[in-house]
Parts: sequence; structure tokens; C-alpha cells
Amino acid sequence: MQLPSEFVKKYQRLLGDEAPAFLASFDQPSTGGFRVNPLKAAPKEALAQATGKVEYVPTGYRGPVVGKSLDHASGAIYSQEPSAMYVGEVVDPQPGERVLDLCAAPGGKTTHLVAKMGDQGLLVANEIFRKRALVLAENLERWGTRHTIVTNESPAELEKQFPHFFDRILVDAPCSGEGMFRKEPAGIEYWNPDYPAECANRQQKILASALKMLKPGGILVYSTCTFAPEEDEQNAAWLLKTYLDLAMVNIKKYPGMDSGRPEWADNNPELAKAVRLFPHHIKGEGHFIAKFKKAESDTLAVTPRRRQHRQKRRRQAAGQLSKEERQLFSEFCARLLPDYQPNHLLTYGDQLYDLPAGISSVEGLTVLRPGLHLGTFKKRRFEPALALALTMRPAETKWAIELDHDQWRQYVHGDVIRKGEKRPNGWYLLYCQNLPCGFGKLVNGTIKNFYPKGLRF
Ligand SMILES: C[S@@+](CC[C@H](N)C(=O)[O-])C[C@H]1O[C@@H](n2cnc3c(N)ncnc32)[C@H](O)[C@@H]1O
Repeated sequence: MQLPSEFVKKYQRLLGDEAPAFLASFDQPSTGGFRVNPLKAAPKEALAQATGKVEYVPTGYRGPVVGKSLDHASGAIYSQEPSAMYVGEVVDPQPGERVLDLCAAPGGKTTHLVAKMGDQGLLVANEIFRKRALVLAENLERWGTRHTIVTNESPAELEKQFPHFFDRILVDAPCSGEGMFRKEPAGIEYWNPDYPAECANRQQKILASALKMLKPGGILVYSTCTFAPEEDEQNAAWLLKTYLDLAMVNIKKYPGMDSGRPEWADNNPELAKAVRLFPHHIKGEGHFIAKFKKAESDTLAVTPRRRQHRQKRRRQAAGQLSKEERQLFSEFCARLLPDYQPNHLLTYGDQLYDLPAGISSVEGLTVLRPGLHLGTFKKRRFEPALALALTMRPAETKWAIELDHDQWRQYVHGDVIRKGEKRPNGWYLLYCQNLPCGFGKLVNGTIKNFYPKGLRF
């Protein structure tokens, strides 16, 4: 791989004897992998093709991912390279906590956090760029989560809404991406000797916003996919110097993982508590992770603040359900989901959502997914959403129909399925190999297809 000569010189200077092995690693193939979704049935096909386990991630495997497969389309796996998987393990969110993933798209780390939280508590997944936020929302829908909201805000806007609110915050920062050069060589074109310092500056602004949203006693994890000390150790050192209520938390180093390098910043020995993943030491791409704890204090408010002023951008207001809508949704639940306990039902136009517990309103935020999308109200009927189906377990409802693999292919292709089912007409959860696939409407033995047109393949 052709690396910029300034880049080569910089790492020869920083790494000394290790530099040849480091530089040679750029000519090795990148490492693929996937995480298994513990909230769903086991992905048989993906596991059959796995080439090994990722030693430091209980749900992590090495091996290929087929995009248009049942396992991928039903959210039973998420494609992620092994080093990136360690970030979610270090964040270690607990069920019931309030967690923010501030730079979340496309959602690799967010799906990991959902899984570790057992989809309990509140997870806010934010992405500043709308197009990327849409991809994030789609990936989360496939993963199947009831307790996540997706926002499309800048960190500076978000901080106004959530002062001292979150138990844990992940800042998986936009960075110079040096650790991804061999996976995405196009990234090399952006690199110049000043680029890491520019990124570091932007990261400081994001981190400053994150800290305003972190509760006393809360955990901040800062991660990058670059080797650049300006962004990695030097920003960790900047955090320690600027925020005296922050302390570094030691991150466990598995074989092949390196400690942070104090000598690449201000020689503060605490920086060794961070972890570096170098591709010449570990089977994965380049990553840096640092973990901080904010000092305890009981003087700060921990409820989200409502906006005082009108928003400049137009945002659709959430509404309450009409009597008829409430009735339609109750009828749907009574049949298909008798145990479903909605937390806070909201409508956006004709769309119905369930806002997770832990947040009373999303007023004032640009929200792409205000919780679980339950469905759409049409003329005197309720049409359930794919997102709801993808959170369900087939055993959760007696109104479920099993598809074989060929029928699943017909379903994701958008075809009607003629199964000759003798059961009563109405909505059914469709599943294949115990994985939820979507909803279908049985009409006289034929299953009408409601798989969204934009997702068919
Ligand atoms: C490293 S990527 C996040 C990857 C993601 N966490 C995952 O695991 O899939 C960094 C993200 O930060 C976003 N970003 C870029 N500039 C930003 C800014 N000024 N503030 C916040 N986020 C920003 C990018 O759009 C990008 O999605």
C-alpha cells in the first residue's frame, strides 16, 4: 500500500524498531468479523461460516458476512471488524441505564450497546449528518430494539437538551482514520501532516459537549480508529487537564493489546490505562480507547430540560392518539401481542411510536426514531411496522407463521406467498429459522406481503 511519506516518517520516529512491522501490516488483508445478536435466535448460516471467535468479545466472531442473507436481514448479526468490537465491551453499559452514543452512525457500536443493555433502559443514538442518521435508524430497526431513540443533532444542540443526564456516553469520534487505511484505502487521500491536529480540535468540541451531558459518577468512553497521538493520548491528556473531576479508568488488555503511550502526550502515567490496538500486534484494525469516570456529586439536576425557545428548524410535533387510534392499536395488540406493555405511545402524523422509559418527551429534538416504530394508521385500520416485527420472538405470539428458506426469499423479494394456510385471516408474524422476518396478512390461505418496498431484494 502506498502510504504518504510524511506518515511513514512520523511512525518511524514514534515507533523506532517496531516501525517496519507496523508499516508492513498495511499490506496484510483487513480482518472481517461479525457480532451475534443475543436478543435473537442463533444465526445458523453465519456461525457455520465463522473462522473463529474474537477472544475479547463474547458475541464476536471472525469470518465473512453475506449482506443479503437471512441472518443479516433479520438482524441476527452485525458486520464489524474485531478491534471495533472492543469499544462496546469497554463501555459496558448495564440494563436500565441511560446511555448516549454521540457519534453513532452507521451503528456498529450502538447495536453492541443495545445488546449489552439487554434492550433495557434508554439508549440515545445520535448522528450529526442526516443521511448517515437514516442509515443508523435502518440498522437499528434491523437489529430490533425497543429502547432506543435516534436523533440527528450536533453535539452542541444535544447538550442543551440533556444536561447531566446520561450514566454513560460513548464518543466514537470522527478522526483521521489511519487505523482503517487498509480496510478503506480511500481514506489516505484525506491525510496530510496537519489532519490529525484538525481532527483533534473537532474532537475536543465534541468531548466538551459530551461532558455537559454526563451525570456525576458517569462514564465517558472516547475512541478513535487512528494511531495519531494528537487525537489519542493528547486528547485524553487534554481531558484530564481541563476537567479536574475526570479520572481515567484502567482498560483490561488482552494478549496483543497495547497500553496508551504517556510519552506521546504529556508523560502523565495515567494515560497507560488507555488501550491501543495495533494491527501488527492483534488480528484487527487500528483503534484507540480511553475510559474516564466523572467524580460523584449530588448537586446537579438529572432530568432532561425542555427547550425554552422556539426551534429554528421545523420539527413535526408528537401527538396523542385519538380514541379510534387507541382502539385500533389495542385490538391489534390483544390478538398478536397480548403481553406488550407500551411505555408512552406517541403519534407523528399517522405513524405510531412507543417512547422508551427514562425520557418524557423528545420535544425540541430532531428525531428520526422516537423509540420503537409500531406501525401506521390507515383508514380505520392499523398496519404494523417491520421494526416491531424485528423486535419480536416467534414464541411471543400464537399468530406466527413459519417460512422455509425459499419462502423467506420470496418474502424479501416482495412476492405474495401461497402457503395454503388454513388458519383465520389476519396479521401474522412471519419467521424463518426462528428469526423474525416481518408481518404478513393472511387472506384465504395466501400471505400478502408488507415487506417495505425500499428494502426488497
Ligand atoms: C467513527 S464514526 C462513528 C462510527 C460508529 N460509532 C459505528 O461504530 O458505527 C464518527 C461519526 O461522527 C460523525 N461526525 C462527524 N463530524 C461530527 C461532529 N462535528 N460532531 C459529531 N459527530 C460528527 C460522522 O458523521 C460519523 O458518523
